Amino acid sequence: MDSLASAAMAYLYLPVNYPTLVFLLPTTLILLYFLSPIALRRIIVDAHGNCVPPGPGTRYAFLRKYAELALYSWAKTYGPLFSIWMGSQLFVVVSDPHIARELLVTNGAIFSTRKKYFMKNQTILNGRAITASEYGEKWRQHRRIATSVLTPKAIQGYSEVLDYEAHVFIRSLYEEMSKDKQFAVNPAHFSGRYALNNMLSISFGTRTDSTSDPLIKKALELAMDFMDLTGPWSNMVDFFEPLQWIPTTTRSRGRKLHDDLISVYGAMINSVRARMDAGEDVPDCLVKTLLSNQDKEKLDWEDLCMLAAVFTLGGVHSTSGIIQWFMALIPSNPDIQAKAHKELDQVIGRDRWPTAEDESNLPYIRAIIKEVQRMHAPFWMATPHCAGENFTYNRMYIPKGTVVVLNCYSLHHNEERYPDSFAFNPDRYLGDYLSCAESAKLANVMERDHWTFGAGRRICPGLPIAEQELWLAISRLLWAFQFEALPYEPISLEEYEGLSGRTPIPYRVRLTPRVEQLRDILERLK
Ligand code: HEM
Repeated sequence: MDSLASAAMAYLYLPVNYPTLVFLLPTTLILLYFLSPIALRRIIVDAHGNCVPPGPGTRYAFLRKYAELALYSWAKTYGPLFSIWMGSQLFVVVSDPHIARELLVTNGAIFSTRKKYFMKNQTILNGRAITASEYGEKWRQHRRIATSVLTPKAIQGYSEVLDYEAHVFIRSLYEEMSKDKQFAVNPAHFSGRYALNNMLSISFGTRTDSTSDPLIKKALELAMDFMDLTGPWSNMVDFFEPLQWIPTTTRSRGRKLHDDLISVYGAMINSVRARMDAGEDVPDCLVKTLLSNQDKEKLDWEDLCMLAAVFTLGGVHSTSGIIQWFMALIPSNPDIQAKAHKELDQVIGRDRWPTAEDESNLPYIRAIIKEVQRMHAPFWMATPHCAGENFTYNRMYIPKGTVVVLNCYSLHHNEERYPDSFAFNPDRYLGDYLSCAESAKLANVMERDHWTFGAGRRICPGLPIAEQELWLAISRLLWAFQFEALPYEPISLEEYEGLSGRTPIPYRVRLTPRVEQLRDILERLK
């Protein structure tokens, strides 16, 4: 021991080690000086001494799969408004309905812009497509044009198309399951085609005739790639600027996706233009509106392509995802299924299936759809907003440029609003007669149904059409079939695919026709 102590003393006091120490100490300090800004959280304080909201002490490079679980746990540790550093970018995460309303709705003029994400907003969308536009004139103009094709009157105009596509959807599932001895299907392709055909009608006044159409495959691939590359914190390149200057596979994927969107959707726009030039009666749709107003609105080619692309693929993946989550959930909830069938038999009977007009008379089916959206929102972090100005909330400072994330996972598991929140329980929505759009406007935010479509001035403009699509698909699926899981093929409700828009891991489900008249109804379709 003595010899150890004297060796240590000798080490410390030996003159030969002094230069080493003189070198090591400043080097360590310099390293710490340069590393701490990329490794440790930075505390920013406003002129009145208010700090940024609390949060983890270290910085992150990215958060990939299941990021919502990290947010859920941080919200429990740091509170309903916490902050997190991702490289050089500060994020503020909102996990409480009152704060969400206060920031995104009441102070919507401040919290409605978007961060210029390198991948999504600069490389892939080039600041366009509504979703990537900064809050301002261009965003207002594009959103106005887009919502002009989504007014209640315009949606009424699509009602026949939506009804028809829901019919094709059920029929294609029926035909597919008839090919399999077990009556088993993987619904992904069918729900994808249903949502895509609806969006193709609304965007281009067209549809695909066959499930094997290469356009379906291409459009679904582009949608998947888009969702994978544009998560709010999936790419390190978004938060470490030097990575943006060097060639990386992520950057190449982003550039390729940009080019693919222009070429695939550009070709479809040109085909609508050719039909219009030839004097054909092109149905009212987004692209017809865009082309008719291109000069007046001063829209360039990329504006047209990106608007049409994101409108279409944004509406496909999300709507199809919710239908897939519904079909994944229902087999493990036989009581809920039986209750839904009872309501359908009592209200609709078996000689016809539900239509858009039946919605208000089928409260339990409506409740199921709302509960699926709560349990399985496709975007757990919505699309992040960004602070356009400095703001202080409840003595917590949110500097201009902070990205504001709506933590839908925590909001949807708020025990005060949704008791036993991890249980699939449609009953919680019985007595809620409002549409999602109406619910989002409620003064009492604790009565709002869910946050699946975002909040404030950027709330999803496609909400009314998505609701209509979900209603027709899910009410008819329930009316037509009995759902069962296959033995030895468990369906995972925890795992999922996609870094932004989530869809279930591929699964198969057994469908058995529940109603004798189904075949006759399906055959009535031309
Ligand atoms: C179930 C289906 C859908 C879900 C869950 C969904 C969800 C969302 C969410 C969470 C946002 C971000 C809102 C925010 O920033 O606060 C959004 C924005 C958007 N959605 Fe949807 N959406 C769906 C369907 C659609 C459809 C069918 C369309 C087109 C008809 C569409 C077009 C858009 C556009 C253009 C934006 C950008 C809005 C903006 O930045 O101002 N979505 N959507």
